[in-house]
Amino acid sequence: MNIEILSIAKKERSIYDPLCKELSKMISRFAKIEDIELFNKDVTKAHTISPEASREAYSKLFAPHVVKSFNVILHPDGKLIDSYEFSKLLDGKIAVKFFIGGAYGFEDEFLKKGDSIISLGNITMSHKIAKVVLLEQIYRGFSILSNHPYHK
Ligand SMILES: C[S@@+](CC[C@H](N)C(=O)[O-])C[C@H]1O[C@@H](n2cnc3c(N)ncnc32)[C@H](O)[C@@H]1O
Repeated sequence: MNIEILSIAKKERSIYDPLCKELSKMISRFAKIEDIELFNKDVTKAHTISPEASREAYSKLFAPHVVKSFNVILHPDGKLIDSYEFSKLLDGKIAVKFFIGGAYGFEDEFLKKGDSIISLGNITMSHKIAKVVLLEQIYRGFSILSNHPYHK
């Protein structure tokens, strides 16, 4: 199974990198996982214009990646699910992509492209924290599906 995590983020070092690396290593027992960070000059410019322009720039960056896979969008206003429901998102899939938005979230039009729109809780996290939580849930999800004791 292939998992891709796509986020609007500058490719720069972060204090969360070791945590992401460790969780990705744990997940690699179950699936091939790729962390893809997207950012360009259009996003930088759009951030100086408006939230709407920013969301449009994010959609353009994400567009080539919304293909042949089960697409899960992480959104604070999405469906609140527990870890068991989360594990079902992974069950039996060949390819799953998780989309983490930029500072201004997602365009409504982009949200319509998701096969599932999920919330990780009634709080708003930075995209980097959301990625760490997502990675832990992916590992927990695989542990649930394979009855591994980690999830207990
Ligand atoms: C700083 S947040 C964007 C906040 C923006 N005001 C919004 O409403 O989407 C950046 C990204 O982190 C992810 N995120 C943050 N908190 C989340 C939550 N509670 N559930 C799911 N995703 C979350 C989402 O992908 C979001 O687009």
